Amino acid sequence: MIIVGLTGSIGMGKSTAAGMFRELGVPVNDADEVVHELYRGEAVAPVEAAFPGVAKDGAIDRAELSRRLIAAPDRLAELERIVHPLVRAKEREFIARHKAAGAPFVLLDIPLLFETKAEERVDRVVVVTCDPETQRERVMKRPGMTAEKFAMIRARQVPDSEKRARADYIVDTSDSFDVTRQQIRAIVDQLRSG
Ligand SMILES: CC(C)(COP(=O)(O)OP(=O)(O)OC[C@H]1O[C@@H](n2cnc3c(N)ncnc32)[C@H](O)[C@@H]1O)[C@@H](O)C(=O)NCCC(=O)NCCS
Ligand SMILES: Nc1ncnc2c1ncn2[C@@H]1O[C@H](COP(=O)(O)OP(=O)(O)OP(=O)(O)O)[C@@H](O)[C@H]1O
Repeated sequence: MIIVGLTGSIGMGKSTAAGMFRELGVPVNDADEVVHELYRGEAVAPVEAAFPGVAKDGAIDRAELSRRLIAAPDRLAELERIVHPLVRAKEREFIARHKAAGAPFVLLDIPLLFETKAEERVDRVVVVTCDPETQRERVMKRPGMTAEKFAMIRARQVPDSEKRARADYIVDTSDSFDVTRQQIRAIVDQLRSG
């Protein structure tokens, strides 16, 4: 089974691209989604222990956690040390499950693929990109997004140009959804034909 990693900087269209792979029948494991699930389950206790007061009604309040991190950006690494091993464990379960089911390939949507050396765990890398103006526009439109939060996240991410240089396949989302979908179909066809 081929393991394909999907990555891209914030707002580049990675989640949209992942959804298009899913529509074509590709099993997708979304690391951000896994984090959000963990914040309603296994990660609640350890994160609350490190950041007292961020749990509300048995789940981590991500807006509150974000505020704490913006006030103390160096603590993001500490949060990652708690969360990333739990994310890895979920990823291993996902791979084992689809391998057993005989899937020809799976897609791991990993925002920090290069940053966390997840590159070593995948056979191919797909990088989702768009022009920087489109990126800023998309990101700043999101509810709860601030220039500080955007800057904090960007500072932690490998630059888009470097990601593109390290990709096996590039999906450019600056154009329409249809153009994006065509690029993804071409990648899936190539992967299915081995
Ligand atoms: C900071 C938190 C609370 C913000 O939550 P919020 O719901 O507002 O945003 P969301 O999780 O949807 O992330 C928004 C964007 O930022 C990116 N991002 C999130 N965490 C990080 C990080 N540590 N480094 C770089 N980019 C990150 C995401 O991939 C996504 O593209 C949350 O992202 C978090 O707990 N991050 C730490 C866990 C982590 O490293 N996740 C990355 C994937 S494993
Ligand atoms: N051709 C396109 N391909 C992908 N996304 C597009 C396209 N045109 C517009 N968009 C829009 O761009 C926005 C950003 O996309 P998306 O949420 O997939 O980004 P992301 O890279 O997953 O972001 P994050 O890293 O923050 O999770 C969405 O609102 C999406 O609808």
